[in-house]
Amino acid sequence: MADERISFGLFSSSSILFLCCIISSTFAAWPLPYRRYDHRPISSPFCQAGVIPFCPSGEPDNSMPLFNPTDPVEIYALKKPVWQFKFGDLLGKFHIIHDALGIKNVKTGHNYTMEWYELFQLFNCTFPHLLKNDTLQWCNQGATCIYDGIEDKLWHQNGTLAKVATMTGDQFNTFADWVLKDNRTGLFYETWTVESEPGGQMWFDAFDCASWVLRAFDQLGVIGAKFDHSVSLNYTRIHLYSSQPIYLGNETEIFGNKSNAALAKDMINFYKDFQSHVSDEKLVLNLLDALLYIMNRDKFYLYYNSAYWLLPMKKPFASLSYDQVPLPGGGGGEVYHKPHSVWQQEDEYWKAKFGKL
Ligand SMILES: CCCCCCCCCCCCCC(=O)OC[C@@H](O)COP(=O)(O)OC[C@@H](O)CO
Repeated sequence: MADERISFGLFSSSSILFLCCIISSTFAAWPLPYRRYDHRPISSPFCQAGVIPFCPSGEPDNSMPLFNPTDPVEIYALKKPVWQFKFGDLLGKFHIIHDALGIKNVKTGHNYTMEWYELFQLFNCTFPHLLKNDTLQWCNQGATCIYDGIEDKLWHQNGTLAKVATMTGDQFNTFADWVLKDNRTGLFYETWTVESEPGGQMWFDAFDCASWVLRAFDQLGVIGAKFDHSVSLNYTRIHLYSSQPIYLGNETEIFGNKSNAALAKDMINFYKDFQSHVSDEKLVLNLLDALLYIMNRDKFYLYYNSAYWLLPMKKPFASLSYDQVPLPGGGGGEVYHKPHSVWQQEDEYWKAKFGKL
């Protein structure tokens, strides 16, 4: 009797856990909210920048310039093909575009470039490294970089340098506060936008250079920047299409639990086809090769919010888009876009200070 009680106990607890996984992924609020953290972890020494170091001429960590409150300030949208420094306009032809902001203090003449991107390059944020002990190592942090000057030629030659807004120095200083808070909490790059079908239910939203600019524009709108709505801007997304994602667990739950050995093995097999240890020249081909490879897969293991999800892939499997997103406060009257990621404890602050969200 006792054995039956124990076996029943084991059966019931594992089935309850399995049911919880199914229920939680069935009734999750989609798109799954991007997880924010209260501090940035030190990256593994295994992770190396590779092609270019992150933010080589940037302001000191977690610091922002501050302006005189009455200084007039101009905001510019900056766009250029990803990896233009190595491949020129090649990726621009696929509309694979990097986004950034230019800040001009009209009174002092101080200019700054601000951008959010990977600490260790795009491929390292899209796929993990497969280590010798058959575990996976992610090098997927992203961060904000702000540095002196705006290299007009760099952005003009194959991309965009367009004035989009004006604001005061006081408003810029409030924006600077947001930039630092956003940088301390939004830590991990997410390449993929995952949806049920083109234009369908979004399961996971990307968190990349483009989404940072869109979040920044939202906050500049909240703070009171005046946008020029005659400027039309498009943004790159790479999409995966799947049925509802299935939650698999975090690193420890999958790779540290013998009962998940088959799943861990299958994930290793999946990721070993997406290893980027190739020369930089081959990297673009590797990326595009990987994209083509994905087109014929019926499943995809996604890493989101530091946990793994199974995507039951479906046609058209993947696509690239370059769609227009209006600037805040435009499009016929004061229709306001709630900021993409105003986190809870900030709501009251913003409401008190700006009376809206
Ligand atoms: C199979 C997977 C990939 C398929 C093809 C790639 C699709 C990429 C879609 C996302 C767009 C990426 C936009 C972005 O986040 O860019 C950030 C960074 O990769 C840009 O790097 P960069 O070297 O071109 O520019 C950084 C430079 O401005 C730093 O000062």
